[in-house]
Amino acid sequence: MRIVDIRERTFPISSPIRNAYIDFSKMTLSLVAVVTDVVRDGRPVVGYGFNSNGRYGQGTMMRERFVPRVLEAEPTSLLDETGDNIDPAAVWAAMMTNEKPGGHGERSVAVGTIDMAVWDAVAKIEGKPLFQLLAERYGDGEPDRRIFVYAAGGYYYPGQDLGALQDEMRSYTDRGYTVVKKKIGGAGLDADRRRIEVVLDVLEPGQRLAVDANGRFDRDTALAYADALAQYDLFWYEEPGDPLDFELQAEVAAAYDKPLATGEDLFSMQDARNLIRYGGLRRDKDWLQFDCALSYGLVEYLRTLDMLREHDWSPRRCIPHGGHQMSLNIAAGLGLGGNESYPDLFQPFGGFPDGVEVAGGYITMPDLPGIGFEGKCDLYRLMADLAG
Ligand SMILES: O=C([O-])CC(=O)C(=O)O
Ligand SMILES: [Mg+2]
Repeated sequence: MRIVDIRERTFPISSPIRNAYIDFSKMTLSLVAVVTDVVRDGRPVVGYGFNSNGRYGQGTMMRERFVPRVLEAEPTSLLDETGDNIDPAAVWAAMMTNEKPGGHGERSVAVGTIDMAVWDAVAKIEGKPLFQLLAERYGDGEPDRRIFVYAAGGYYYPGQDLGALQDEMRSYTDRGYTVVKKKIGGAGLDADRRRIEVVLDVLEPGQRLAVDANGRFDRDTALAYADALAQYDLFWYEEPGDPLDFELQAEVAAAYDKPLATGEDLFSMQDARNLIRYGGLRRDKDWLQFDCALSYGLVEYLRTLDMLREHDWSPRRCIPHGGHQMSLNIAAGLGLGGNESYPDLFQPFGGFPDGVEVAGGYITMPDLPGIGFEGKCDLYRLMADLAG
């Protein structure tokens, strides 16, 4: 067997929303199809992947470096020991040929997107859901199909008033979510406190709010927010300062004894390790949001999980950023603490297979081969069109 083609196309996922750092008016992503010559149900197996919101399409890097390296590799060098399936780690190594360490930039997004498509193909060739394959290969064999998901939204957008913010949050809890997230840092502290309080007003007992500063704050502002936020029973305070400022993160952790979350903008095992070493995070209460679709894919995420274990961190502390089905599979197969979800944003890419409902803050993974994209009609239409 062999990979016969890798196709990619950039799609808009633009909207008028903004967080504390960027607006999404020109946001795009890359969709990738890895075409194999393996035939299942009379058709060639094709694996699909796309990158998470926030980092734009990666077509140039894919076309110039990563796709040619895979297609030019000796086909058998990309296979596992059975010779009947792709070895994702071998494809990863081919992509990373002649890439220096460090300075990860955004090549990790390009590689992570292709890696997602490779895993989708591998699980489809085995005829299993990816979460099942992961539980068998790397876990205890038994996936946990029930996954905690939270609703991310609460962006700033033109014309929004507090009533609209309350309606948005209520629409998430009406759909079965128990944790909702909103942005902070895009307005002043007083305005943000008002926004937090009106959201807390519409939450019922057992429902919680998380807040996300998107790395906007300097040290003093991060600490001033920590002080103000401590009075609320927040699910977490996310990304207070620059993602690579581990000292700031540690200072916030020392000042704020409630849960923190960060990691979506750390793109390698080594950066994640620096966070664990120097970020002052607490293994019993804080949350890690590394997103494989931005950070060299699942081949690298497996290394990150090994690193966490070496530092006595449980995979349960991971709730990845990004709201995609790849992380749902990793959560179910490898025992993560849950996954992000954007109920109304970044469609048709994010979300769950059709018919999957949130109940009491959890979804249950259906039985679909691969990552499960074929179960989401609007998304699969784009994918099938790319595969041709
Ligand atoms: O607004 C964004 O860039 C997305 C984000 O931080 C999140 O989902 O946590
Ligand atoms: Mg975030």
